[in-house]
Amino acid sequence: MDLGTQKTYPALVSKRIGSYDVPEGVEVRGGYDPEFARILTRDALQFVADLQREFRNHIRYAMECRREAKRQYNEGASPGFDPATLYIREGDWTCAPVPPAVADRRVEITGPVERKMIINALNSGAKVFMADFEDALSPSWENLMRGQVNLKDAVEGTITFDDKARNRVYKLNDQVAKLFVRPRGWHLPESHIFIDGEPATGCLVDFGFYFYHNYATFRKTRGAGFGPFFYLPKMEHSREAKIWNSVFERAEKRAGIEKGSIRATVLVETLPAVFQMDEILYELRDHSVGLNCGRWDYIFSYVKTFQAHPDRLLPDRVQVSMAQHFMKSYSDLLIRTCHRRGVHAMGGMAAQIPIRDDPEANNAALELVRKDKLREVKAGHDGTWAAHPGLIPACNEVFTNQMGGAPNQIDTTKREDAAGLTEEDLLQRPRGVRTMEGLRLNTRVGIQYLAAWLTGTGSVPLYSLMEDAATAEISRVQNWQWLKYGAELDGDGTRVKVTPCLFGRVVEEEMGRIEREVGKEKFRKGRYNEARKMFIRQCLAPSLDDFLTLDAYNHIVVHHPTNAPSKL
Ligand SMILES: CC(=O)SCCNC(=O)CCNC(=O)[C@H](O)C(C)(C)COP(=O)(O)OP(=O)(O)OC[C@H]1O[C@@H](n2cnc3c(N)ncnc32)[C@H](O)[C@@H]1OP(=O)(O)O
Ligand SMILES: O=CC(=O)O
Ligand SMILES: [Mg+2]
Repeated sequence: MDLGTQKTYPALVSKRIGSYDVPEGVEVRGGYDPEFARILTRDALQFVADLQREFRNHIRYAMECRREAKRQYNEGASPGFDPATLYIREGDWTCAPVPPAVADRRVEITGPVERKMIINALNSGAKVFMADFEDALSPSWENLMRGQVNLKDAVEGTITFDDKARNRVYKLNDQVAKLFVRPRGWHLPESHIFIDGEPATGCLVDFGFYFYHNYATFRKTRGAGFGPFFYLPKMEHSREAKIWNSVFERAEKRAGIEKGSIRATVLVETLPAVFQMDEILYELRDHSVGLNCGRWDYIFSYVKTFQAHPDRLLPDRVQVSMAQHFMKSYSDLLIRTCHRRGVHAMGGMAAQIPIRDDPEANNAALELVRKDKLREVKAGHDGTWAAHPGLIPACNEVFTNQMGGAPNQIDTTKREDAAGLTEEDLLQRPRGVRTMEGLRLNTRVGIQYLAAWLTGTGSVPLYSLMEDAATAEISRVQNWQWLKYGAELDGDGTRVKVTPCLFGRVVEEEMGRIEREVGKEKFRKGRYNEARKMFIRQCLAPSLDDFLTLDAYNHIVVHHPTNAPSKL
């Protein structure tokens, strides 16, 4: 995306009720709120602006390299191990020792930076809570700034939430999970903050404000001298990890804290990154606490990377499980790589969530989660993700049964057998069939997710599964791929080809089903039609959009003192 050409809605003048005190070259175009002014202080804005100025050319170059790699994949190349960095892969080095505060990460809960959910997650009994500015959050100005306020209150221990309707006040327990924060990916702009006439980089805004306001309290009260802790998403190459490492060093220096205080786990969730795991850890070796299998974005990335390879069409989304050889190989190599370098190999997210009104279906869902977690712990993962507090006891039990009293398996499960995994293993074509129901489900889920995202909700329960930006991406790119290459729906006996005409019919029928399911009133008030148009455009685009959320972001940017057509 051209950072200088962010679209906004036409201006409607509204009354200005206050303004932020900004340093030279910084413009805050997001609405004023006295609560947000606690975050958007002059000094904090200066800190973010300094990061932006120091790293913007590095980021621009990294994004150019992504475009160049895409060009090569589109001309028939495949990602693979880089011969130039063989010395790193074969070298005998380790990452800095794991801080004691995060040695045991057997269950990590994730969720958006919403006030009530933050309290629930920190109180949930999980070892870690990953507070998400990324896949689980729609990055409206309101959500982002409110999220920063919520995290500041959480780190200070003062966070409360008054649920008046239920007459319940939420507050923190004495024992809470360790907090990790996931900023957005490198590709997303923050169009409510301009620095030297350009939108800021989204992840530097998320990282910068959180670090600036919380590092001192966090280290004193939560990190036992370490921290803050982060998760880093969607990287494609170690040069991007190198930028993060420099950002961390810069922040540590500015704060006057020891190098290596900040720690981060990198999500390996793009296909190119699986060939860069050693290199990523190497760049971050003073700041690393491991890697995580971000399996949903990884599947999305498989389609994206091979968008010009019609011989690599995916089967139905539900069939691309961890049992596929390329997925199993990815998890095995990640464990081997992390344990060889002395850090955690975290498992990923099972998409099942509790099903409240159907005990039988609920048991079946829980069983699937258990099975998935058992696979992870037996393979050697040191911990896993849970999408919902109701899943924590099962995940905990599975990991504890296998690991006993040990906090992790870093030294006990080396997985040397995975050393021989090849490019072929990691790229092996997924097996399975495509069905009309697959096309319908992608469409139904994709449109409903987008409609929720446009109204400010970034993770939603749909058909008893957790859906977020990563899982929704799979629906979008799978439809795009099937349409682009006229895939045959061969799994249900229909043997029809996916064409724009068939897709148009499916969209209309699924819109009817959505309206029946959510009810006329919610449907009328929601942004379903806008989501439908957006989804159709993206699925039929001649060349694949890089990210669902880049296009959709243009629809949620609201500049002050202008108002968007619909308020978030
Ligand atoms: C691919 C990836 O990147 S995965 C990581 C990103 N995705 C996520 O983090 C998804 C996290 N999960 C969620 O957002 C939610 O669980 C959803 C949207 C899937 C379902 O949420 P809901 O429909 O609200 O669930 P439900 O009604 O069962 O919630 C029951 C209670 O659990 C709480 N809860 C549910 N999920 C979470 C969570 N992840 N963290 C904290 N609390 C939670 C709810 O706030 C609610 O609390 P209350 O009883 O005090 O009101
Ligand atoms: O971020 C996690 C994923 O699976 O994607
Ligand atoms: Mg992801």
